[in-house]
Amino acid sequence: METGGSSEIPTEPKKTKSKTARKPKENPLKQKSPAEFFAENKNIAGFDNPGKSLYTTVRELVENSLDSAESISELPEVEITIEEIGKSKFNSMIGLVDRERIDEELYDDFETAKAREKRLAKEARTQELQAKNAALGKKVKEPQASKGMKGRGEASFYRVTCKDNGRGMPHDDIPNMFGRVLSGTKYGLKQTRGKFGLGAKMALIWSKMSTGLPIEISSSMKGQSYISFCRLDIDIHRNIPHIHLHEKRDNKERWCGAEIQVVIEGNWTTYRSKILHYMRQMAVITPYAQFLFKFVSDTSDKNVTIRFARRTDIMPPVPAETKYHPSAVDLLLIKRLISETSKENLLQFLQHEFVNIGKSYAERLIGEMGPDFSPKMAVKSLTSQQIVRIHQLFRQAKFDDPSGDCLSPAGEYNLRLGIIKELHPDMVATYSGSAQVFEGHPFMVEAGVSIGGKDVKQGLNIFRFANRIPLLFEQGADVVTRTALKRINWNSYKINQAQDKIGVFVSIVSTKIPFKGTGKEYIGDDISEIASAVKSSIQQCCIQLKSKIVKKIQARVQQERKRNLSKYIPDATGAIYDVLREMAQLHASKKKRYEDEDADVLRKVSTHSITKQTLSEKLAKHVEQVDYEMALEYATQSGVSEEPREAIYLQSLEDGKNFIDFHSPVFAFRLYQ
Ligand SMILES: Nc1ncnc2c1ncn2[C@@H]1O[C@H](COP(=O)(O)OP(=O)(O)OP(=O)(O)O)[C@@H](O)[C@H]1O
Repeated sequence: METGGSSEIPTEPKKTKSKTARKPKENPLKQKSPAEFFAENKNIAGFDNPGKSLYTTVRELVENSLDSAESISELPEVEITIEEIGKSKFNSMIGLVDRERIDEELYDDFETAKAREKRLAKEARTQELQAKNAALGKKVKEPQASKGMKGRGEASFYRVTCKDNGRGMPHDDIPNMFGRVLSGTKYGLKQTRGKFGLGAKMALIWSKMSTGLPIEISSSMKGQSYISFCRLDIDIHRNIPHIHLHEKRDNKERWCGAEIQVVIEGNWTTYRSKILHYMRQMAVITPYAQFLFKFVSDTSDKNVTIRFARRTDIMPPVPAETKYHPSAVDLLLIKRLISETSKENLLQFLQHEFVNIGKSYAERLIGEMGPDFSPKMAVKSLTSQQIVRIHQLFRQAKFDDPSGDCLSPAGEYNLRLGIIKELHPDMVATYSGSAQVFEGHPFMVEAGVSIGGKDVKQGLNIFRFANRIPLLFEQGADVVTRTALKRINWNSYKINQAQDKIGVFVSIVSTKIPFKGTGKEYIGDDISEIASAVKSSIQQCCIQLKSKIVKKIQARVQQERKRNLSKYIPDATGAIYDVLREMAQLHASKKKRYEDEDADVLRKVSTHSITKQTLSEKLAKHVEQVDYEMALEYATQSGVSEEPREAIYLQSLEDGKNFIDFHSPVFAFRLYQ
């Protein structure tokens, strides 16, 4: 704002002929490497701040370990350790001499003695309140690190180590796997947790940005007599690995797997609960894995050790690599497939490089392409126009949907196991949908809905999983949350959305999960195929629950009726007995005559063989009998016939196996010979 100016409406700005008038500056053309791009935009990969970066580093390493063990059908064993590194230790690690502060006022967190006193008093009050709440069993909010303190505070450093029993990595590939952004082995069409070839490199980029320290990788593959050891960082500008040490070491114990270690800045205090939540939910959706989680600190009272034991040794089938569906390809992809194919002619190419194109269908498609196409023509000789024609036909022609055979859903059994373990509900229903398709990629949705349970809040408690990864952030925008909140009429299933404790578990698997962003935090609500599959899976669970809830309500009504009837027995018998006694007196005094059965009853009243007590007993027995008959009638009418029957599958006894698995959607038995 100008000072001393008038309040008049400003006129056109004067064109000053100043010497300092700026000429629009031409921006020179620059290029950026992918590593530079992600270093500058690390939030899109889940590295928003130190706390979140610690969380994302843990999950990227854990997910790589699980992918790796599962790829060789090994029951995963993953050890994850976060070791807190104090400032002095960190400085000595990097060879920096600790320096005392001299000019205190220079520092951002400087506070006067008075301000410090005030802050400490406030902190003490908060702590006292928290202790009180904890004693009363109320939920205690996690204390926020240095909240009351002015300034950015000291950085905290952590060594994150993740060890697994997976496939390991080929010695020569390790530098590129960890030191070149957008390189990985999971780019094909296969259901894997990893996809982008980014996660481990982001952990390294963050370590380079925050501590300057390299990443260390030890790995050995099955049967290898050596352990590959590699210490490297990344040349951000060139996006290439910068190797410090890469050598083969003795593998006396014939260890097989990988161990990754990285030192980063983080914030355990603020992300502790998220990290533990993530581990717990990962254990829920991966009950066949064993996790050992450790947090190690200098102050041992902060230490945490949690072992998530394996609860089943039945693994979902290993996801299979599949081929593209014709409706899922674009021009670029067709060109790439043509350049990479080993097939010579167009017919073989169509038949073998895509799913759902058989030989005769390929011939029909070629016939439809026009006169300049023939089955025998060399596929590599196709012109750009001809490729466009193929693409156009792919978009218009009818193809069967891809099958879900290549997918590996968690399975209703695992989902149910997880829900029961996590929530201890009163009721649970699970449902596994059949494979569906979105943009040519098969996907499957499984859901579980539970009612009641331990430590479950009232209302909706949503748990989301994608390709068996727990999703903990961006809940509000996710397709599962939106569907559960807005598109399910809970009332119509006799579920009270506000008051019941409802657990909603949804697991989506696909060869391509349409995550929003590379951080894999949520699936948008804009893909109608996925949104409607999520809705119908939740509804299917609700339908199962409704019949259970209705039965419960009916049982309660019946119990209440019995209770009500029983309540009136003393009054009713009292009244009847009084009337009978009066009648008996009239009969005895001959004031009124009663005949036959009536006279017989009145005589029994007079001789006390019918008393108030006997009447009451008879009536109670009758109520009991009526209630039993009604319950029986109800069970024969609805109970048995409504209970869903579930198929059990028997697996063949393959060579080398001495057990047979019985699989049902809700349980599995393993019988040993
Ligand atoms: N623990 C491990 N065991 C075996 N191979 C591993 C391990 N960790 C990483 N790799 C290899 O390194 C590659 C790169 O891993 P990175 O985490 O960068 O990407 P990604 O897992 O492929 O994809 P995303 O970025 O989606 O996680 C992986 O594709 C895998 O081949």
